[in-house]
Amino acid sequence: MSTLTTAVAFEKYHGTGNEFLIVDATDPVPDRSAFATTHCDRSTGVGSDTDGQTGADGVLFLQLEDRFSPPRIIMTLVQPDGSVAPICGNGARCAAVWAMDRTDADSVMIDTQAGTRRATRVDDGIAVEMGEPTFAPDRLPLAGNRTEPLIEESVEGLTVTTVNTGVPQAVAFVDDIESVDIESAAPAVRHADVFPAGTNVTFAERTDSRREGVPRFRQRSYERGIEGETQACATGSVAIAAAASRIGLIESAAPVDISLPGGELRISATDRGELLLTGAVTHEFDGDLAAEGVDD
Ligand SMILES: N[C@H](CCC[C@H](N)C(=O)O)C(=O)O
Repeated sequence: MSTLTTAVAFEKYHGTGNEFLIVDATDPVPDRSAFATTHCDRSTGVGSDTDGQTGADGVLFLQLEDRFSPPRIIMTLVQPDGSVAPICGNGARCAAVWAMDRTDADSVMIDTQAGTRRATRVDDGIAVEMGEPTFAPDRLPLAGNRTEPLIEESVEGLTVTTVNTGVPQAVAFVDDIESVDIESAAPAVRHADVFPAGTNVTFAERTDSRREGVPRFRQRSYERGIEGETQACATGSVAIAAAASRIGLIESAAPVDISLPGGELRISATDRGELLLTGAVTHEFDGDLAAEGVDD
């Protein structure tokens, strides 16, 4: 039986190794979950001869509203398991470059399910205002009628501090991040009963500073919706800074430098005290995909 397929244009980007297919939200994709699951698959998804990678960490459906100044983007991130993530720090930087290339603007507003974020072009990439991290149990969310934040508590044998940086993050500070067996340690925490919406799990090791007076952490993250380790998770980087400051490891959540498998991120503070996340964006390649999320 032959299947009629509609081609949809995509552009592949990554932010510190966190890879996304960007699709214009006005293009007709009937089932976004099926589309993301098919094309993000790491063995059978979209491939390229240039970057050697198959698949992606999610699809960013972006709707550009360029009648506003600064231009706005409505961003929906559909993950490889078909779920929608409220926000993504690395994805927001990629979305910003996609919109800036179409509008000549150096600043855009990104409307996400976790709120609106401003992104600005800076010397070393894109800086995104990441909102106010919260430890509040109802915002994380945490199960039951819990009134106390979950700070340095054991969950499934791992001591974590939980914070919502637009998405839930459970942060574990460890002495040696290389020796963490993330595929064994993270899934039980990611699915623990105390997190009714699940959580991302981020590991952090304090390490030598590269800039005087700026604390630095190495990071590895296991992401909900991908159900595996990614090269970078920027909401996890913000979570490390917020959690480290909350438990007194560092004086303040900014400035902080973060080294990830996929590159470097910097956290600074805006004049208004909001955390600002800065990092690079790479446009990898473009192509067409079956809108129906089927390969044949
Ligand atoms: N990679 C993203 C976070 C995605 C979060 C998502 N995995 C979820 O909460 O379900 C980042 O750079 O911030």
